[in-house]
Amino acid sequence: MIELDQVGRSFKVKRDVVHAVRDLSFTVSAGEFVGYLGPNGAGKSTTIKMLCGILTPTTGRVRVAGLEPSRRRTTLARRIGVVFGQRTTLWWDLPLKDSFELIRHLYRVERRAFTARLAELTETLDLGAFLRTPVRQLSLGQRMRGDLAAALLHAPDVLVLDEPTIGLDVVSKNGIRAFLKRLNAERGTTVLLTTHDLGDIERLCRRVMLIDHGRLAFDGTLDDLMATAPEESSIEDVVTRLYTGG
Ligand SMILES: Nc1ncnc2c1ncn2[C@@H]1O[C@H](COP(=O)(O)OP(=O)(O)OP(=O)(O)O)[C@@H](O)[C@H]1O
Repeated sequence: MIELDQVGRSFKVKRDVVHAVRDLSFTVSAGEFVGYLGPNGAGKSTTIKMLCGILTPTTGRVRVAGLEPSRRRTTLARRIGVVFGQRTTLWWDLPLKDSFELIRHLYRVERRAFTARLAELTETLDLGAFLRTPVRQLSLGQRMRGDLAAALLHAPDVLVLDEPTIGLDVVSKNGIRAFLKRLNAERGTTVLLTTHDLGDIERLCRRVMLIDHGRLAFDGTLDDLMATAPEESSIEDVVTRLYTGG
């Protein structure tokens, strides 16, 4: 479903070149739920932007759902959903429901399918109480649930999440985690999750990929990851060791 083959992406900054991603290769199969970890500046967002076609790789090859994202962005948009936790894709001054209606038009979702999907998402994400509230008046937790619904209205095969639980209280986080778990288990949606919250990883991801300085530093199951450290280590200990090269 997601394939990266020797992908690199660099940026020119004045006279310097920043290598955000280097020689990155991995495959995520349909139905997997994969955590994508790495310290600040490791190259996670750059990878995600290449997956949705916002950025073109400098070298190598990216495929999502068999498509080259930077060339087939519009076609790919129908197959992929993306949530950037730090930025909303909703219309700030519009009621949530109107944002969804605009998205229906943008993605050309057929009316009947849209109504059924929205009813299901309203129930599972508990949106009913604030569907008519302008997005700017929503709490962060409500807005994040709205953003998740917006990313899923067109029933994508792949969901890419960049810090979807950032700033949320423990109850909101658990609600979103339960929703994502069900989405993956029941609909088979492939999920790539970037987060600094290791609780998200522990509760959701069987497989973890860790990127550091733009390179893949670990790719395996959560159990394999834990086995890289002495017994009794917490996931925080394990990840700290990997981030600090210990
Ligand atoms: N548009 C850009 N121009 C120049 N440098 C960039 C650009 N985008 C990213 N970078 C650099 O590329 C590197 C990787 O950044 P990226 O945002 O992918 O990291 P990240 O793993 O998502 O970090 P964080 O966890 O802090 O969000 C950093 O050194 C960053 O400064």
